[in-house]
Amino acid sequence: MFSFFKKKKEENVEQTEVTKEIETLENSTLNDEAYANPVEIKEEENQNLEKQEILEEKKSFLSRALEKTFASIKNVVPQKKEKISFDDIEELLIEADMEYEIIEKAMNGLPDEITRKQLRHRLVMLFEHAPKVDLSNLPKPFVRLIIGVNGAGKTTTIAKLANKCKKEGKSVILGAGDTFRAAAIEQLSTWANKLDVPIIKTKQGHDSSAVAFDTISAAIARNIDNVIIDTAGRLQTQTNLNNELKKIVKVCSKAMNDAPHQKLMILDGTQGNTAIAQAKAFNEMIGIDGIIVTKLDGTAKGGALFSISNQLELPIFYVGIGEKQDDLIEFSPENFVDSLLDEIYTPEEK
Ligand SMILES: Nc1nc2c(ncn2[C@@H]2O[C@H](COP(=O)(O)OP(=O)(O)OP(=O)(O)O)[C@@H](O)[C@H]2O)c(=O)[nH]1
Repeated sequence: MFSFFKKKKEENVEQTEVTKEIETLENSTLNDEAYANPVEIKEEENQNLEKQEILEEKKSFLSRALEKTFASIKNVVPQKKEKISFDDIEELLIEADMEYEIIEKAMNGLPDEITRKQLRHRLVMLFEHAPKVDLSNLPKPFVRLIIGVNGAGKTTTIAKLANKCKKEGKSVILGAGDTFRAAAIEQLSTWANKLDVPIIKTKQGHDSSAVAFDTISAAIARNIDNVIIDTAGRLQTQTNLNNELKKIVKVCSKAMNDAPHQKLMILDGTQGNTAIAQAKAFNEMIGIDGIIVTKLDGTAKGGALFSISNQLELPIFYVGIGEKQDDLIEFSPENFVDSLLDEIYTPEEK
């Protein structure tokens, strides 16, 4: 009996010591955290959470914009699966308007039943020929020249880019370089008004390279961060207009060394693969630095983005997903491929 009490007492002592040890440990962890500055840790956690939320938001925007493309691929694979047959993948990529040549390239050597991981790797690889663009340390002003065929969405995209600059706290000035049509000058002026950004313009029929020169000069004089210059819509076959384009590029470099820093081609996403021929011709003519694909929301041809980037070996910087100023999202091959795969594959086990 006595020894029983003794044992109980010993156990209690042991327990108390363990408890003490835990308490000390807990305190020391707390202290460590205190040294590591809990406020900073919390901030870091919040930032990570914010980044994750932004990523999810971008993905959901993209998914909404790709609804028509998804509808057509779901005709082929109505149910989400863990593995999908080679033939079904091939068919759904054709449905999404990916060029057959690119499909063959992407699928070469894949097994009869394809996992999400296998397909993801191949699809992301299709974007890898495009050069990576470093957007840190941009020159001031950073000059972008916007080109494309009639109605591709140049003016609307300029407004979206200007809006994005403003949201990032950067100043921007627009150049109404489409002097071919009075309506184009008006349309860009209306956007400039709405967004409350300055614009340099001239009368219809006047020299558009002069507008480009004046816009860059104004930006330098006013210490403005960004210049975005509109140009008239043109076909790759219109020699006169294309000579004018070459002149605009040359005159930009007279206003500022190395300008334009980016010659951006606006491609109408609803045209799918036909847009590639246009971009190729313009690329040979003046050298294109990147692509913006518009009207992704209005097409089932989202798969053309694979061919556009792969064939042109150019980066897609943004995609337009509507007519409003906020309807522009940065393009990420990974997000794009994941959005597509989310529609047809069951979630991967972690
Ligand atoms: N749904 C949708 N419509 C768009 C998008 N981008 C542009 N548009 C619409 O496409 C039409 C043509 O756009 P604009 O910006 O005028 O095209 P543009 O290339 O400047 O045309 P031109 O001045 O004639 O050469 C307009 O009705 C725009 O609202 C987009 O991402 N999604």
